[in-house]
Amino acid sequence: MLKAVNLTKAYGSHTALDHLNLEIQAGEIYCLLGSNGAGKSTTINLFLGFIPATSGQAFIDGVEVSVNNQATRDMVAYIPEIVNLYPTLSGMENLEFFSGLSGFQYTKQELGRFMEVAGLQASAFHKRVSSYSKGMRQKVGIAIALVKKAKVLFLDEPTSGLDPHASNEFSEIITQLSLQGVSTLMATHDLLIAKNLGHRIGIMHEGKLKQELISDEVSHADLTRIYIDLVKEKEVRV
Ligand SMILES: Nc1ncnc2c1ncn2[C@@H]1O[C@H](COP(=O)(O)OP(=O)(O)OP(=O)(O)O)[C@@H](O)[C@H]1O
Repeated sequence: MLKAVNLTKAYGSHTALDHLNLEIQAGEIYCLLGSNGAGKSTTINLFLGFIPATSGQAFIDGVEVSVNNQATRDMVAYIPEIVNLYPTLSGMENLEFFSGLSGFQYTKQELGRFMEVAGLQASAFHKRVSSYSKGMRQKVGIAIALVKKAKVLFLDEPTSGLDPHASNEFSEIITQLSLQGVSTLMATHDLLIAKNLGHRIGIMHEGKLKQELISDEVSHADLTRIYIDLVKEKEVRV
């Protein structure tokens, strides 16, 4: 569903992403770990077509992002740390607006059903987004992904700053979507979420994908050790 072939992004002499090769299957949840500046957001931005690659290719469901960015954007949804919504509109009005932008028309009842699946309480549907918590905004973000029938979710640090309950609820929804065949690429600093939610984990460092792990095959303690050892390489060299 997602494929990167020698995907590279350079800013002048600085290589933010260095020959990334990655494949993510339908329904797979892949978590990218890495310290600040490792290249996680760059990877997501390249798949979204927000920035052009210096070399290499990114594909979504076989379509090359740089060749047909409209087609690839139609297949995906992006949920950043803070979901960007219109604060003076209600959650429902935002959902209605974004589903219209994606070319889908739904009844209010259908939109309400998407909100429920995304985990938003019905009592919040018609409240202004300016009064929403971060977790509630993310639920609207998920509802937007549902209305556009996204095949792929890109999540950039979605659980940072969420309380444990909200973070757990978020993980459950992503797991449900994965069971329906939705692929997820998630950048996170949270090793526990990566271990518990991800099927596979990629550890990045200084623009390179250094190691890939299968979550079920690694304990949280081992993951922590492997991660720290990789990140420490930098300190030893400096
Ligand atoms: N527009 C830009 N111009 C120059 N350098 C950039 C630009 N965007 C990102 N970079 C650099 O690319 C590298 C990778 O950044 P990126 O945002 O992908 O890291 P990250 O792993 O997502 O980090 P974080 O965990 O802090 O979000 C960093 O060194 C960053 O400074």
